[in-house]
Amino acid sequence: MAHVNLSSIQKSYGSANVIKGVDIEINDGEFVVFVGPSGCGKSTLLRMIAGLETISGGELSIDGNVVNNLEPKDRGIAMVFQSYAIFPHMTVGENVGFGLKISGVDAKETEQRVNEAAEILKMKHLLHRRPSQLSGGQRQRVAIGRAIVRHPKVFLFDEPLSNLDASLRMDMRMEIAKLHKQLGATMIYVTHDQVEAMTLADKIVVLKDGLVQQVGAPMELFHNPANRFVASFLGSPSMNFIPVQVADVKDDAVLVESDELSPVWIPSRGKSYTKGQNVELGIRPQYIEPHHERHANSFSGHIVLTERLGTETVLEIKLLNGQSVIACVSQDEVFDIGEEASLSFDPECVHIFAE
Ligand SMILES: Nc1ncnc2c1ncn2[C@@H]1O[C@H](COP(=O)(O)OP(=O)(O)OP(=O)(O)O)[C@@H](O)[C@H]1O
Repeated sequence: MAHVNLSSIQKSYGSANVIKGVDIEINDGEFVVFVGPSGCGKSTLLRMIAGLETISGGELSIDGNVVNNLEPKDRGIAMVFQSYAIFPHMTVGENVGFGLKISGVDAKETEQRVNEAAEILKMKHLLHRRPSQLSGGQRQRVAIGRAIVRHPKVFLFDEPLSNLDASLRMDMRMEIAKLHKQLGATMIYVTHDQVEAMTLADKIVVLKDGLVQQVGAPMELFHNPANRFVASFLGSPSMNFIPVQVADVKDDAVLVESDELSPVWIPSRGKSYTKGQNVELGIRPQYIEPHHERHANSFSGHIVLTERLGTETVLEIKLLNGQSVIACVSQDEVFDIGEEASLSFDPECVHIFAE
């Protein structure tokens, strides 16, 4: 296990500044997920921790030792790549033990560690197969096995599940979560998939344009997003953003209204607003309640799409101003396409974002 600290970390390629001063503290045994849209710099950050990219500024330390200039092999880390990077001409066992062999670990110890990893990953029966005889999920296990045998202080995963189909992704996600529990190791995981981030992480780091937007436990970020970007990135379907105007303010609440919404007080959660200010209400689809009859403090619209997913139904409702709003309702609630609906919400579950 290891403690990893990133302090004012920067990365430039020529004049392009792609990591712009990042501070992250990763505790012993923590599962930390870097998440963000394509190009936000999450892989670059991970590769700097691995030692595969130089660090342009700031300090990276593992267990209190600055490792900025240490070779990858001397950092006590092991990385699992999206591409698996396994050798087709070697058996699974040889692939898993390859890193140990080239580091000079003797054959007996290598065999013991390969068996130990195979046990953990439940792939003892695969050790003599060639990679071409394996499924995608099994290949990913080989890549993880290769990391396990090195007994690293820190595991680094770079989008390890991107090449797998949806159901296999879910299985492997659970496997990785179990592996973390079993090994208790520090793990840093990069993904652009917010579901992976929400389900795997002890701590999520949301990145955008080379800057940290927010760091916190998954549910903390879900319920208290620091800004509109974090709010829109986490949660599925995404949060709805509905433009309104501030009609009045008091100490702990703000009165908002629009052409489609009669005035309603919303908690201001320590932020200050001014009368007449244009803001957006952020309401998650799960907190929007559609009604067949007209309802107080609600938006009106008509249903344009219904998607039955089994236990819940996703509705798309077009408001009178033409904006689309998504609501998730229970399977028992039936709305027809074209039907008028009144959308109410609990003011306690609403976020306000200044434009
Ligand atoms: N070798 C390089 N030279 C110049 N620019 C680079 C280089 N590698 C990455 N970049 C740029 O750095 C930024 C961050 O890239 P990075 O691969 O870290 O993003 P990412 O968040 O991992 O994206 P993705 O999810 O698409 O992999 C991007 O704008 C990318 O174009």
